[in-house]
Amino acid sequence: MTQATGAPGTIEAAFSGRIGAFALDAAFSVPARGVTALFGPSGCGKTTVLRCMAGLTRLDGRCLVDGDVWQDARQFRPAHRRPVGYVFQEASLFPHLSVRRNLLYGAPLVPPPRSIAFDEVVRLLGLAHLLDRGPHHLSGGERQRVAVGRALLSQPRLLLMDEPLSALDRATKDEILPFLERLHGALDLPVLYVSHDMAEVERLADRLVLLERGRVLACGPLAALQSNPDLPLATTRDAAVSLDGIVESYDGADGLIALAVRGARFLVPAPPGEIGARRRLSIAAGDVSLALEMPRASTILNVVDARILSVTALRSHEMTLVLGLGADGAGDRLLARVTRRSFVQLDLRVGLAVHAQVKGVALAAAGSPPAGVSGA
Ligand SMILES: Nc1ncnc2c1ncn2[C@@H]1O[C@H](COP(=O)(O)OP(=O)(O)OP(=O)(O)O)[C@@H](O)[C@H]1O
Repeated sequence: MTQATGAPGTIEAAFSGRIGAFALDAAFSVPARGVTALFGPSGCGKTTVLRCMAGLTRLDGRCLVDGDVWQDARQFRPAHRRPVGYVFQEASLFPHLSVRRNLLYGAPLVPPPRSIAFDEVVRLLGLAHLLDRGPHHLSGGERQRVAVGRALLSQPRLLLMDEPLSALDRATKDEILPFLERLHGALDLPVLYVSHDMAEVERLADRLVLLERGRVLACGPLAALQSNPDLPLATTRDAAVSLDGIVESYDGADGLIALAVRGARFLVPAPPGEIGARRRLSIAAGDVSLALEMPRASTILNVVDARILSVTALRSHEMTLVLGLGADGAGDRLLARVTRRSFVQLDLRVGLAVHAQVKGVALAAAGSPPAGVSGA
């Protein structure tokens, strides 16, 4: 178990105990900034951990947020005294109050220093044109945006989001995700985000706490866990790795941006990107094939140098390879899925320099919210 020290700048949590037949024994320590996703299969304990953090469920353990003790062996701060914003699966807005009054419900009368301003929340979540409406006249996505806004205006020091998009259909999720991405960029507020949807996690999260059957399997930066062959993420059928890159150039004629990651440069179909802006790529293991010689003529745009760092047999006919980008293999990690036959025929092995042909490269994050609803 991680030893809690209560260091400023970190969130340290360790909870153990039983709820009915379920046993939780989960400990993790993450920076008190950015978005940390609690990820794992249904029933692994994600919501229980979040409820323990909020003080809504009481199990033995510790909870220290940015140097502040919320729970340890001697004390347990009750839920109403913990500065958390909690966003649930279903937005539970007050039906008789307007959006404006829902947003302000729970906001402190005297905002603390460095508080999140009403106008800022309205702008970030695109709520300006909805302020005088009642919740019955909102779409599911709009209701959830109001719920997020209300949580932010309670001036939390930690935002807890429990599958906030899971009750929404795909199109509505896609509509709301850019707003959440924008919040992440604009606000200096740590977020613990529960999800079992990796596509959502790839768009929003900086790091992962990976849970399985009430225990923490691993905790760390998203890409590091995705590319760790000892963890289940790397061996699922749709295994993929997220890479954070910097926009180097934009080719308007072909609609491609050049994105530099550690050890490689990828051309990605994307709208114009500001030079120097950060963008996240997602590359599926199944979209990466290997060649020992540089292909001379191919429709594949992205062929990058890499080295094989590890090899894991997956099923009887398939292998998962972890690649290090760059001629020396010291750059970012990538996963490649190859057949056992090709693996043997090419005599692939750890340490070998290869050319990784990447068939599908997509931006994990779309960037800006839909036009016309910015609320500006
Ligand atoms: N009040 C309760 N009484 C008994 N068992 C409970 C209670 N609350 C949760 N559990 C059990 O604890 C386990 C963990 O539940 P939890 O909701 O934390 O999982 P989860 O990972 O968030 O799942 P999901 O992704 O499906 O929401 C489950 O097996 C659940 O049935």
